Amino acid sequence: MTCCIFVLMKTIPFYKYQGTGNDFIIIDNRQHIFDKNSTHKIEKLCDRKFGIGADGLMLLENHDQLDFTMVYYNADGNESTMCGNGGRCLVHFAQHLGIVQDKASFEAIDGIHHAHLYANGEVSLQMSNVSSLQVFDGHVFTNTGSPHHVQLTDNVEHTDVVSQGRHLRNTLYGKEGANINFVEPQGGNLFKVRTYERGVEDETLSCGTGVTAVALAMHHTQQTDDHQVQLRTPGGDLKVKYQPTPGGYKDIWLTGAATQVFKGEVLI
Ligand SMILES: N[C@@H](CCC[C@H](N)C(=O)O)C(=O)O
Repeated sequence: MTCCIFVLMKTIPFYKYQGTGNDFIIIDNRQHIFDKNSTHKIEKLCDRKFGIGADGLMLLENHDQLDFTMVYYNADGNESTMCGNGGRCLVHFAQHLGIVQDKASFEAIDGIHHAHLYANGEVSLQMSNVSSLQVFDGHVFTNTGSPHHVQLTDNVEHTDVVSQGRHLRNTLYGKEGANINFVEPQGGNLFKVRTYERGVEDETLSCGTGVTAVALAMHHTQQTDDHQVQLRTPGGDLKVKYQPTPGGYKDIWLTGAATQVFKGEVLI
């Protein structure tokens, strides 16, 4: 007896975005065109050889009261915690779809976010309040929507971000992991940052929740007195401003460029 197995394939539209070199596949999922339960499919779409290639994939979905809902997956295919650069790109995409104009409000996994869009292509995203920063010998740990380890280094360009980041992510943070940021103060309120991202399991060119964690950690440990700092990543510059509270920070805004790179259709 012969038996046939039919695998139904279809094409869906997608957009490719980047925010300071942190790159994402974005899908308009308001009509539920995307099967959210296929970790393997998402991993394959993000694969730089077998798919489109990206650090993560995001879905824009409907929301009852706000402009939209953000759903974020890391390149390994797993849904993860907040992505700051992704959030900025998704706001830009919402403007492209005509859902928002110069401001937006949306819900992500860590709560409600507000954003402003500027004519120069930059997006400012309000990040979740931070209620605690833990200072250890040689590093700070905090959660800016995603968990971050912040470590000072004398020479960030010569730091082996992948092997040191991978080692710290696995030995200090176990299965759940954390993102590992290496920072070198440049004087004034400028800091150079490189990040090893969990879920990508590699260095990315920039990480929005990461530079936010770095800015707060640098202020918390008196590396700067300013309430606004500039973060220089391999993918470009970001700004973070914030207001200190007892033990934490509020009114935290992440600002930088968000760019649509191309759009296409993919077989899934
Ligand atoms: N690149 C992101 C962070 C994405 C989530 C992270 N990989 C995690 O799983 O914690 C950003 O811009 O914040």
